[in-house]
Amino acid sequence: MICKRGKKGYLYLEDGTIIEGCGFGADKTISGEVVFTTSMNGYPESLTDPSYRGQILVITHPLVGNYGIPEKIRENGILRNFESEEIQVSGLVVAEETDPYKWNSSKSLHEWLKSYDIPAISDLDTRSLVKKIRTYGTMMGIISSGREIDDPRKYLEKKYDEIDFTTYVSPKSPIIHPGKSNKGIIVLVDCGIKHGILYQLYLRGYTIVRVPCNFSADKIMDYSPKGVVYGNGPSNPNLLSSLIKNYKNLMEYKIPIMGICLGHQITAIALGGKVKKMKYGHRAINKPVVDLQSQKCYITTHNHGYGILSKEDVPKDMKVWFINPDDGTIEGMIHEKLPIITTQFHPEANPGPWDVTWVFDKFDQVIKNGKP
Ligand SMILES: NC(=O)CC[C@H](N)C(=O)O
Repeated sequence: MICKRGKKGYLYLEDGTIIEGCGFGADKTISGEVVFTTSMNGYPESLTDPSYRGQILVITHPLVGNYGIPEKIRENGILRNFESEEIQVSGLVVAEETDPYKWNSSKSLHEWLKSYDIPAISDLDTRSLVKKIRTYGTMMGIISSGREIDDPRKYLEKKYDEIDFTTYVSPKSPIIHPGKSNKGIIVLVDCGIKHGILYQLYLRGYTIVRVPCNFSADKIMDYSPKGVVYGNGPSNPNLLSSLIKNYKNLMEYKIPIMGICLGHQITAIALGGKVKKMKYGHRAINKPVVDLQSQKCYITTHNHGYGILSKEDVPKDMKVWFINPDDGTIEGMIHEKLPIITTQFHPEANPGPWDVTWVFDKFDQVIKNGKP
């Protein structure tokens, strides 16, 4: 095989499979949970989504890199074309890595990965790899770009499910994004949030205070917020016991809460529901969800490996709001009495489509009315 960057690359799976391809990005060997996304575009946003911490991402779309990587664009300190400041995936796997042809590309995917020390491999059969993951479930793996290794097991770290990755992506102290109007404060519990969430809250006029993942309920309430948003983030939600404890304490204040992705899962656990590991998760920008109130189907962005998998696992005080019609996963909930709403999918919808950003307007209403 002739490799464009003059180096080979390897993916070793937990079950002993060795896949050879070409290396690009950084020369490095690292372990991670191997997951796949069926998104056909939006790789700058996906690769910077902090919920991908600790994971090796396989993109099923065959050509990746065509439109390169743009310069960062910001509004009020909020990134508009990336989901966080840096690349978050541990490694990247694509069928074909291409050079960019686009007016606003400032660098190639290869150069960008290299600048963040992230290894990647290309020129392998991603279809058979994804079939394997779909058949046997998500596995741990090791990606090695530019180097062959004798004993891959040496590099295998703890299982993804056993590590709290939020400590790597949550801010150490509060960060404030002043609002456009004096509509009040929303506290955003930041366990690795996507900037798209910040932007949707900013568009609705709120001042946003991003607080560390382990911030206590009392400290959150010191800001006298109008509402609290629990955002997305990496890790097995069942590990995050202090976050769950703080959530329970916050509920005592009966403050409006919106849970997104990890926030939806934390809401479920705090209220006595069950969140379990999925076989291979939902990662895409074209997943359907049905709103059970209107019976409308929306196309949405997802990135989750855990979920509320059946109605029996929904907490008794919550009613189901959205479901995924493909596999029945619970995709959103509304509290029967308290002002709490959640979605498992991403209503900020980055990289898109924006069909469900109205969920933020719904939260605005919940704040105004003080009830769900
Ligand atoms: N995007 C997220 O918030 C992901 C939540 C959780 N880490 C999961 O994989 O299910």
